[in-house]
Amino acid sequence: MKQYLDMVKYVLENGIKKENRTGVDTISNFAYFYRVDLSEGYPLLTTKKMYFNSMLKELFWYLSGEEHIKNLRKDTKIWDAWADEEGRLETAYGRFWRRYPVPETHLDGEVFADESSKWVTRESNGQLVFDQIGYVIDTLKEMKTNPNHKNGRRLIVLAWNPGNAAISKLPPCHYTFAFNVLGNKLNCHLTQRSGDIALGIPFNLACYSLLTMMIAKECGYEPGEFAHTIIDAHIYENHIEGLKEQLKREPLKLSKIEIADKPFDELTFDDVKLVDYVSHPLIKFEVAV
Ligand SMILES: Nc1nc(=O)c2c([nH]1)NC[C@@H]1CN(c3ccc(C(=O)N[C@@H](CCC(=O)O)C(=O)O)cc3)CN21
Ligand SMILES: O=c1ccn([C@H]2C[C@H](O)[C@@H](COP(=O)(O)O)O2)c(=O)[nH]1
Repeated sequence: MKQYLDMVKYVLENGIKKENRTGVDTISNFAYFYRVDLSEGYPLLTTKKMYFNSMLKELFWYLSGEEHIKNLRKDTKIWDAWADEEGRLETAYGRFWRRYPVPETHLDGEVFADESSKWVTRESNGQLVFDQIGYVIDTLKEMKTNPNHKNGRRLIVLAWNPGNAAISKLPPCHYTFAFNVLGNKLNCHLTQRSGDIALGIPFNLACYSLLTMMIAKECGYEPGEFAHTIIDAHIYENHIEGLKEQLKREPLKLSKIEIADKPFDELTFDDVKLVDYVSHPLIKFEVAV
């Protein structure tokens, strides 16, 4: 994928050396932006072998809304370093995507959805929570018959919760995304505060592109573009050689995705098939914890 290789090249050439909490220094760039057209194929990197199955398990873990990795860690180790022995995490994307806490005490005049909303439920511990994915999907469906829907430019999912993020071991990196409809195309923009170009970004790109395709199918749109802003886009110093090796490789034809004909919330791992994926060999990168 040209856009990815351009980013690698740009950050290697223009990035500034920076220290960070991990002890492995990075070359960092401020606010990198790229976009890919999903009608050209599925943007799974071909210049190294990608672990599509790990990424797919991770996406279904987000969609499950689980706040822990007790199930995810049976299938992939990619989140193990940030959880405790019981699989508990201080922050989990899916918990906020699907079960964002809703306050029950309001200031005068302020509004919050309550249990009468179709996206709000009360959990067994008494907490009211909001399903942001459900809200986006239902609104996108309503927009098919009402293009002037009042929430048409408010299709936002937020994984950031300040009271959690300020003290968490690992607050969300890809912390908010927005959907946008143009014609019959569904576009998605992801904002990421911090992006590990060798390891995290290829997963994030593949994950959100697939999510956009799944939501487009569910709601009756064609997949449009995936656009990605990465605020601190960085290359860890011990990833430079592997990325330079990738730059020497010619990108191959993009793969495709087939999604089973099922309602979105019934889709599982086996319902998503990666078709015609060919890639250059694996490049091993060590993850900075
Ligand atoms: N430094 C750092 N980079 C990240 O990308 C990252 C974090 N930390 N912390 C939280 C999550 C975990 N993520 C990860 C963690 C590991 C891999 C990884 O090791 N990928 C390998 C092998 C994948 C596998 O074994 O399935 C790869 O080659 O892609 C990828 C994403 C993304 N995030
Ligand atoms: O989905 C993800 C999750 C994490 N990352 C990377 C970005 C950074 O290299 C680390 C997080 O460290 P912070 O000090 O909290 O920024 O993980 C990613 O690229 N994608």
